Amino acid sequence: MEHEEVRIRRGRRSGLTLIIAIHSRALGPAAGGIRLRRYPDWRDGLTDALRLSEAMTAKNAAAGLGFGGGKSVIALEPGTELTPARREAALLDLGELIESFDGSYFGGPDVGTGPDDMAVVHRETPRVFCLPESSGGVGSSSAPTALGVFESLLAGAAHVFGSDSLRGRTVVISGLGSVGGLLARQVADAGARVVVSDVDESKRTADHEWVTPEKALRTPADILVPAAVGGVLTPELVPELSAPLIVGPANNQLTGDAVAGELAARGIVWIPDFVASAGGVVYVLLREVEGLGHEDALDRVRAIGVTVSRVLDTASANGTTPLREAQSLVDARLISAR
Ligand SMILES: NC(=O)c1ccc[n+]([C@@H]2O[C@H](COP(=O)([O-])OP(=O)(O)OC[C@H]3O[C@@H](n4cnc5c(N)ncnc54)[C@H](O)[C@@H]3O)[C@@H](O)[C@H]2O)c1
Repeated sequence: MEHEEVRIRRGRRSGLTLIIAIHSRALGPAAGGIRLRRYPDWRDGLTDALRLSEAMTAKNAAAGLGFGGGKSVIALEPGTELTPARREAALLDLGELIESFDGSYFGGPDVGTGPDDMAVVHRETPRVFCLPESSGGVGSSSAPTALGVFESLLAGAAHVFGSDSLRGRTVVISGLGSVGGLLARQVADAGARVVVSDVDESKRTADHEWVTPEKALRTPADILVPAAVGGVLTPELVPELSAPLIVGPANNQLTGDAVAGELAARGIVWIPDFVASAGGVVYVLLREVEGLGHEDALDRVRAIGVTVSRVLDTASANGTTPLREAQSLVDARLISAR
C-alpha cells in the first residue's frame, strides 16, 4: 500500500461504514472531500477512498499548497435507508473520526455532501472546510473551481491556437452542473460559441446550443470541457474525438494513464484534471485554513493558468505528455519535502 494510513470504522450513531484514507502528509496535513454515496459493497468505497486520496495528493501538490492528500467515504450499502436523522448521525460520526486525526486531516464537501453538511461535521471537529457563509465559511467551491478551469482553458488555447482569444471558437461543455454552468457563462462572455450537454434534460435552456450526452464528446469543437463525471476519456473514444484541446473540472477523466499518450499521439492536448480542477480546494483551504483574504486567494487560483502553461511548454519541449510533466511537478514537490 502506498498510503500512509487508512481508518475504517462503523459509526457509533449511524451504524454506517466510515473510511478515511490518508495518502500523503509529506507537504502538510492531508485535505480532501467527504464522499457520501451508495456502493455495491463497502470495500468498493474503500477502493474509491484509496484512489481519490492519491489524486488529492497530486492536486494539492501541483497547486503548490502546503497540504497532502486524503479522502473520506461514508459508504451506503444496498438496502441501507438514509433518513435525514441517520444522515446527520453519519456526518457526526465522521466528524468524530476526523477529530481523531489530531489536525492531520481536513475534510470538505464532495459527491453527495455540501456546505450545509460541513456545518454538521463541524459540531464534532473544527478540521472541516467549505462551511456555509452563515457559519463563517466561504460556502460552495464551485466558483473558484470554474475560475481555475477557465484560466487553464485560456492557457491551453494560447498553447494550441497561438491566442487565448475565445472569439469564434466552439466550446462543448459536457455536464451543466454547478461548475459547468458557470463555465458556460464565462466562455460565452469571452465570445465563444457554446454547446452544452447534460443527462438532466431540465438543464436545457435557450441560452446555449444543446447536444445529447451520447454525442457531446464527439461533437466537432475547438475545446471540449468534461464537467460531469470521471472515466469519460477511454481508448475507444480517442479516435473519435475532434477537439484539439480538452480541459475540464471532472476528476479522473482518463480511464488509465495510457490514454494520455493516445491523446498526444492524435495531436490532442489534454490538460491534466488534477491541475485544472484545483481552484476550489486552493481557494477554500487558503481562505478558511490559512486565513488569506479573498483577492489573495483568487490570485492563487488564477496562478493555475501559469502552471498549465509551464506543463504544456515542458511537454512540447521534452516530447512527452502534459500528464507526465504534471506528475513530474508533483514528484519534485514531494521529494523536496522529504
Ligand atoms: N464543485 C467543485 O468545486 C469541484 C472541484 C473539483 C472537481 N469537481 C468535479 O467537477 C465535476 C463537476 O462538478 P459539479 O460540482 O459541477 O457537479 P454537479 O453535480 O453540480 O454537476 C454535474 C452535472 O453533470 C451531469 N451529468 C452527470 N452525468 C453526466 C453525463 N454522463 N453526461 C452529461 N452530464 C452528466 C449532472 O446531471 C449534473 O448536472 C465533477 O466531476 C466534480 O467531481 C468539482
